[in-house]
Amino acid sequence: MSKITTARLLAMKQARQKIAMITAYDATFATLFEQAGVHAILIGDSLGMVLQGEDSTLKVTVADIAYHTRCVANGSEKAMIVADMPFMSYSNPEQACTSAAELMRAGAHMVKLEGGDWLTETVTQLTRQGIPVCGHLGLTPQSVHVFGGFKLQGRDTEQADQIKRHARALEAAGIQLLVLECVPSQLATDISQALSIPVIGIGAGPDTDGQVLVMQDALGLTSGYVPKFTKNFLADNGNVAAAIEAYVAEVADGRFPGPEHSFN
Ligand SMILES: Nc1nc(=O)c2c([nH]1)NC[C@@H]1CN(c3ccc(C(=O)N[C@@H](CCC(=O)O)C(=O)O)cc3)CN21
Ligand SMILES: CC(C)C(=O)C(=O)O
Ligand SMILES: [Mg+2]
Repeated sequence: MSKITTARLLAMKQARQKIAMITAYDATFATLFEQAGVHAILIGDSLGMVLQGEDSTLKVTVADIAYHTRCVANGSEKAMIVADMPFMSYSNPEQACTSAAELMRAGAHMVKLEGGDWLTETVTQLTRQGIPVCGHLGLTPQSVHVFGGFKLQGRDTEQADQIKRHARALEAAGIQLLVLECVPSQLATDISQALSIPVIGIGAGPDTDGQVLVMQDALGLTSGYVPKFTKNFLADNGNVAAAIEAYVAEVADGRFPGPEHSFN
């Protein structure tokens, strides 16, 4: 398979082929995951929790993400590599450009930002400088202390409409991909249909253009509380490669996520 570009992901949405994304933080897993067929690899700031053992993503730095992006990029030939911009590394357009530059130099193809229409100027600046941007709406874990926990977002009509408005504003500003986390399935369906760009869901039901999972959750390695939207693909699949092939296949044919992984 040739290199996966933003144009390819857009073509997949248009052809109703589901996009499978997963986090990875090192070369070994990056190689294995793309050989298993994942289209995009996210160097998530979830690494603050799953690698560093913190109880939120807030302590993660640009240097942390850059280090793991370099590790992933060295193990990857074809997947789209998306790097999370950490908490407070994009508080204005100039800081965002400096932070994103470090991640692109580390090997990212795209950077991901959490937040809504207040980021439109930042998205425009990054895009103008040649940096593709992925948005992230719904449960944005960097705002955990505003939300008062990792909670479902967009439950009432007013909140849902606000998320829709943010999604449209970010698309108009130039994002080429959007992650929607922990929102009711119907809201995710509406946004996926309303936008031309691909929407990748996590805890957002079956109708988005693709899915993303934290690799430790997909392999059943996460201890303590595991979010409802995750599934252990290793349990029935013998080895890591087969588990991730099953994840890609179940995303492709719509078996994952099921109602037990989604919010009404
Ligand atoms: N291992 C892991 N998996 C993740 O998906 C993940 C991380 N870490 N770290 C960064 C963020 C934090 N995330 C989380 C963490 C917890 C919930 C959670 O407990 N959700 C409840 C929803 C509760 C409600 O109904 O409001 C759930 O039951 O899934 C959701 C997202 C997603 N990200
Ligand atoms: C859960 C995904 C979307 C993420 O942002 C991360 O892994 O940090
Ligand atoms: Mg993240």
